[in-house]
Formats: sequence, C-alpha cells, structure tokens
Amino acid sequence: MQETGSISIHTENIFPIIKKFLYSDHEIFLRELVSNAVDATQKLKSLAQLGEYQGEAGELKVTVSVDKEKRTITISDRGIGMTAEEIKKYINQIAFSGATEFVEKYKDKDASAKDQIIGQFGLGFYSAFMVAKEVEIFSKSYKAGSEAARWICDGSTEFTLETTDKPERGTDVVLHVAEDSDEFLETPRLRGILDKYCKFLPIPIEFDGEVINQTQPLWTKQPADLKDEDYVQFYQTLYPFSEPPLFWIHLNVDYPFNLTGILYFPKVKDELQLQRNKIQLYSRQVFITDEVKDVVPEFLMLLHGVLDSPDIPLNVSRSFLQADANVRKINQYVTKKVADKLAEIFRKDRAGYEQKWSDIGLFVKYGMLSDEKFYDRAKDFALLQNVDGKFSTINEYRELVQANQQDKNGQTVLLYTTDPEAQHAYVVAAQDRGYDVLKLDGPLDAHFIGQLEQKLEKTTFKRVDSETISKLIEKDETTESVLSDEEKTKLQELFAQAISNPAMQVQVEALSPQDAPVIITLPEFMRRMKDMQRVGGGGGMAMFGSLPDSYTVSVNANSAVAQRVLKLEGDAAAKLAKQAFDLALLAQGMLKGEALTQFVKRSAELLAAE
Ligand SMILES: Nc1ncnc2c1ncn2[C@@H]1O[C@H](COP(=O)(O)OP(=O)(O)OP(=O)(O)O)[C@@H](O)[C@H]1O
Repeated sequence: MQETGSISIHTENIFPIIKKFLYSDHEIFLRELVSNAVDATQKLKSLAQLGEYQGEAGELKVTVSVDKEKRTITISDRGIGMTAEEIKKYINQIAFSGATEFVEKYKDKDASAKDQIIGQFGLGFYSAFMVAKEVEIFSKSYKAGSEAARWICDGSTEFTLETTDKPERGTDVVLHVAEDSDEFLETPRLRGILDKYCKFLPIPIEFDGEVINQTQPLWTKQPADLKDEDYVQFYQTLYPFSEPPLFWIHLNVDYPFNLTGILYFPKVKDELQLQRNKIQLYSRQVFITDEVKDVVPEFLMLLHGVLDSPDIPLNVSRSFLQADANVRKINQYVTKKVADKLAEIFRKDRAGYEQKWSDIGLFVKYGMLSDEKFYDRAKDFALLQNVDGKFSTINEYRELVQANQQDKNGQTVLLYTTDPEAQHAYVVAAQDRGYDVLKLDGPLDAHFIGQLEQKLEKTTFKRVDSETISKLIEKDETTESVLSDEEKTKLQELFAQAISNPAMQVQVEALSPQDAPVIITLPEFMRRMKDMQRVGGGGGMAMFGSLPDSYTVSVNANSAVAQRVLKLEGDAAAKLAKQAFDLALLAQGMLKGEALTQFVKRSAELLAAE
C-alpha cells in the first residue's frame, strides 16, 4: 500500500508560523517528541493495567539517538504505536489531539490512567519541522495483527503513507535535520536539551548509552516517605553548588486544580544567586520554563524549587496567563501554603525560626508589603529585633514598650535605628531613659515602618536621632531651664553665628545636665520625605524640586558647656561653640573633610590652652 495525500489543516500555511514565531526556542522540538514518546508509553502501561493489552510490554524506555553522517535524529519508543489510519488521524489533523480523545475514552475507567497522559500543550509533533527538512514516522500499533506504517513529509502539506517492515511495537520518529540546524546533530547539544527538559520524565530516556532522567522525582512522592536529607539532596540536584536550603514546602493538591511541587526557602548569599536559581515549572514532569512570573506571586519568586501542574496553560501569551483562573488560584494557594509553613515553624520551633529570620525576614516583609492577605497572616509571625538582638512579634513588642514609651497624646512611640554603630550615641541616650530601640536596617524597612504605622493603632515610629531625647517621646513633665530668656537668646545667636550654616536650625532647649551639650537631629518627617524623593516616589513632591537639608541643632541650656560659652567673650566663646557643635557632628558621623581637619587642629589648641 502507498498513498500520497494532502494534510488538511485549519489554518493555511501554519508551518512557517510554527517555524518562525511560535517557538523562539527551536530546541523544544525534542521536548515535544520525547513527551509524545513518553505519552505513548504511558498509554501502553495504562492499557496493560486495564487489561486491554495482554501482550508483552517489554522494556519500556524511550531512546534518542543521533547519526551525524546521515544527519538524522531518531526518537524511538515502545508505546502504543499507530496504525496508518491513526497516523492520518492524529498526525495529519494537527488540531486534533489524540491525547484528548484518549482521556475522553478512558476517563470513566480509571482516574490514574488519564492522569498519566501528558496534557495538551503546544503544537507537539509539528515542532519537528523547526529543525527538520523531512520527518519520517515508522510505527506499529499495539493492536493485534496491525501492519507497520511509514509516513514521510517534508513540512509542506503533502505527505506519503505506506506499509513497511517493523518487527517491534512502537514508534520511531526520524528527523532529517535541515542545514540551518546543524547544531542539533552535536551530542553535547542534544544532551543539554534533554537535561533541561526531560530530566524528570516518568519513563527512562536513553541517550548515548545512558539513562538521563530520574523517573520519580521527589515531588511526585509522598511527603511522609521522605526524609530531610532527601529534600536537601534534591535541592542540590536542581541547583548544584548551592548552600543547603533553610526549609521547604511540599505542595500536593488535586482539587480544584492539580499542583505538586517543592518550594525551597534558599539561604541566599548575594543578589546574583537570587537571579540564577529560579523556580522551575513542569507539566507532568516535562520541564516547561523557569519564567514563573504570574504563576507565583512576585514576592515568592525569591524562592527556589519546582512546581508541576497540568492545569497551567502553556505556550500562551502572558496577558492570558494573568487572566487565567487556574493561575490565579494557584497563586493564592501557593501564598497560603507559604504562610502556613512559616506559621508552623514559628509555632513549633521559635528559636530555630528566630535564627533563620535574617534570611527570611526580607522575604516576609516583601510579602506583607505586596499582598494584603499575606500581611494578615504574617503579622503574627513577622519579627522585630531590638539592638540587643532580642526578637518579638509586632504585638509582643507593642505590649513590651507600651507602658514606658507612650507619649502624652497616648501614642506608642517605637524607636528605631538604621545603623546602631553610626547612631550609637542616640541609641545609648534612649536606653539610658529606659527606652527600647529596634534595629530596622533592612532595604525594605522604611516601607515596612510606613505599613505598620498604617495598620497599627496609635503607633508611630521615630528614628533615635530624629529629636532630642526628651522630645522623642514627649511626656508631660518638662525640664526647667537654668538660663533666663535673655541668656537663651544670647546663646542661640552665639551658636547660630559660630555655625553659620542655613541648613542648621539652632534652638536652645532645656535638657538634662547629663545630656550632650549639642545634639543634631533630622526630623522624622523630613527624613521620610527625602527618602521618598530619593526612591522616586512621593507623587507630586518632585514638583517642589529637591528638598533642602534641614537639621535641628539643639543646644542644651542645662549643660556645663552652654554655661561656660555664656561666660566667655568674643572669639573664645565662638571657638568653644564651634567645638561643641563639631562634637555633635562627629557623633552623627557628619564631620568630614576640611571641617574635620579644623576640628582636630582646634582640639589640639584647646588641649594646649591653660
Ligand atoms: N510516539 C508516538 N506514539 C504514538 N502516538 C503518537 C506519537 N507521537 C504522536 N502521536 C499521536 O499523535 C498525536 C498528535 O501529537 P502532537 O504532539 O501533535 O499533539 P498531542 O501530543 O496530542 O498534544 P501536544 O500539543 O500536547 O503535544 C498524539 O496525540 C498521539 O495520538
């Protein structure tokens, strides 16, 4: 028998479209053909299980081979095969999906049978023409008494179909590689593609004399059967040379969508690593992509691992993916699972959780900032750390400081430092008053503070160096000034003149005699406005141009230095005022360059003075 014919396709000239546009990555032809071979093999297994195939199954593996001389790549399987009629039906009618029909036919019989069939994705078989100028199929059906068939097609809509000799059941797809696709005749290149897409396929794939895949990757197993080492080892298979992960979540859901996978919380050393190790997306163990954008929420993209779902539409545009109901559900499910896991570790092993906080804190805060639902969950296990290293949850912390750090208006003031070293003097001043100081030095903390202030009632955050200590948390009691109003004015003028800098607003304040003689602060609101301006936010604020620097210089009226300056005259008074001011700059880490040189010189003079 020989027959030539014309393939009926729904869209004219679909081949050039496939070749040029549909897959920018030509290499996926191999994924498609190997998946088909695996599919056919799975089907045979199912039929055997259902008792519909009673012959010898034989060694069920898929073999990929390359012949550089003949310029061919062959994908062979021992699956169900196809009769000539089936080739016409399944191969010639592109849009017709044999897999769909198979599922339809068998769905009432056995749930696991249909589960094992790789779902519909892409244009499958025809992607072969992205690299081949001619494709041959040799196939023999599992059905008793079937004759083997040979089909050949050069990528046009014309094909030839004839009977042939093929002793064994199954299918060989032979690609006659086109001149522009020479790269695919190289063994290392093919090996690379197989490693990328086929590493976890459920049927052994042999290439170059070796089985290249793990047929039962960890995520397909039951969590109860697995040990910690298994997860760590699998992580290292996915990302060789990475540090072991902090912990992981084994996902397993089959309703209302199908999703399995393992998400790892990485121990990230640097940003570079974050970019490199991405979550891999699979569809029934076939690697699809590591661009999981839209499938998992953005903040979870910091995680590593694998997700496997036949319900994620593939090879479709991004906007479609975003609108897809399954994708949205998966997104929510993954977020919930991550929150559950964190809550569980927090509950069961608080000490261990605190230890990991430096690694997971950034990610939890990112989640809280970007996802309201996650915030609601995470507010109970997000931690605040004070400068002494002690951790508290948000609520615990508020309770801890409420009595002592409430101002006269009933606001609870939470004090923080962004740099315990540089702001040391201010931290100590606050601690001396019995206040607690948080360390909020992370890249997201400015936003996190803003969010907490919005969410928590009667709570404000103030950086320790934003006011002098008595104003930081304003209480009813006031410290009396030992100076008269006249003396205060004189002192103010003296300092203003000595400093002579419009960015420095000098004021005289009655602080405790033990406090520093001069304290420089940057008001909290001013710092925040400037921060917002720096990151480009702040809405219309850019209209006003760059905000000028504006510091407050508080001269402590009750300090011995202030009193001494008042007693001196002319240059001597100015010199002492300047020295006290420079000391304050020094404490703020603001004394630099020429000012620093002059300060050192002046200090030497003062030391030498009688
Ligand atoms: N190696 C094979 N053995 C048996 N049948 C095959 C083989 N390869 C392809 N087929 C048949 O041809 C049909 C069409 O294959 P094709 O890859 O184009 O689409 P599909 O596998 O149904 O869907 P997908 O787009 O997911 O690949 C398959 O459904 C299957 O019935």
